[in-house]
Amino acid sequence: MTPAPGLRSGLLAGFCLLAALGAIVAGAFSLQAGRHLGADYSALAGDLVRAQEDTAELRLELNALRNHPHHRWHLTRIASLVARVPERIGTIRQGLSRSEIGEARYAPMLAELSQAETLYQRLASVIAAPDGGTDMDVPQLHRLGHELESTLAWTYSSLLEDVHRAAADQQRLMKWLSLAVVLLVILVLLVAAALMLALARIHRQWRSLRELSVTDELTRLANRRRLWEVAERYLELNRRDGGELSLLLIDLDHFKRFNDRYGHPAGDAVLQAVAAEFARLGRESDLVARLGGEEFAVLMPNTGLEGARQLGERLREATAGLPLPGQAGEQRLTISLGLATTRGGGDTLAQLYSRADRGLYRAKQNGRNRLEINAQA
Ligand SMILES: Nc1nc2c(ncn2[C@@H]2O[C@H](COP(=O)(O)OP(=O)(O)OP(=O)(O)O)[C@@H](O)[C@H]2O)c(=O)[nH]1
Repeated sequence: MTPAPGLRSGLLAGFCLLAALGAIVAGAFSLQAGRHLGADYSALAGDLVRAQEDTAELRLELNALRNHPHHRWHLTRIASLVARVPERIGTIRQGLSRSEIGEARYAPMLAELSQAETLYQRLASVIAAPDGGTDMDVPQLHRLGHELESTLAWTYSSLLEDVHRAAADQQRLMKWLSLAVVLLVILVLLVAAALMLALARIHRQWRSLRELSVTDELTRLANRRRLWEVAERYLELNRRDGGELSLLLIDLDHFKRFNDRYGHPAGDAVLQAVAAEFARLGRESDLVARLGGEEFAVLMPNTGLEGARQLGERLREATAGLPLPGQAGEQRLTISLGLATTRGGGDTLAQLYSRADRGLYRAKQNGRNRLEINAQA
């Protein structure tokens, strides 16, 4: 079971993606909210203002007609302004029904508008006198005109007030909603960040546990399990690329004497010193492991018999000259080594190991402090 590669960068990328999405959602929402608000009420308010302008003009024209009854163009202008009334009322009714203002709020104004429509019809019939206006009942026109104008003026200004109030209410509401969305997005991001941190932490712990499970506690070298895993991988690779793999098994000579003479802790210190020396002399690509007790191994990928033998000899000579720590300082230590090589993954790991082990056995039999080779069977 190997950890997913780049999990941490994956988590970071995931968080950045979430943050970007959150920012886009919050921004889009605020923009939409603002736009929606402006569009709905500004259209209705515009209609009301235009209608108010007509009403104001109607009042002026009615007054002008009173002062100059012979100026017929006032009559024409009044007729044209009155003719616009139904269309204005219709547009405003539509705007109101599309808006978010509750119907109960503008119901009294609708009643006033209906009354205005009745007045309009009566006024329109006065204006549409059959003989070009000479027979027109002008006092009636004045009375109805002013009544219509004042009804409309009151209704439009009440409606405009309502629209402004509703727009302000909605703006306030949308502000709060936008704030809530932004807070929610921040909260989600914080939760996501906390989750990711927790995951990264678990991943780190998992990795250090895994590292511990394949590390030798005393020497910090790889342990037998790690050697096995790595060797299996190399053999698999060699089956494809035909490369070579060498294995050195190393056993300290007469190590029991160190323990017996200087005690177990001193023996431990010797094991650590030897392990450090092996690690120092091996190449970057070599895997130095402690198999247990006073047994070590070096796994050498892409290394043939001769290269591996040279490293083995270097280790042997270096160990023989290694100053030992503590009370064992006066003593010298030697090692015995067994070497086996395989090409193209031709051996199983057990076969490779067994051949190296036979080499080690021979080295012990032949007097120790030596390296014996067991070439490919
Ligand atoms: N200090 C210490 N000693 C250990 C450890 N593991 C194994 N040993 C000792 O290593 C010694 C191995 O002894 P033997 O198997 O008789 O081998 P040897 O004395 O090295 O003799 P040859 O291998 O035949 O040369 C024993 O005394 C074990 O107690 C360890 O972790 N620390």
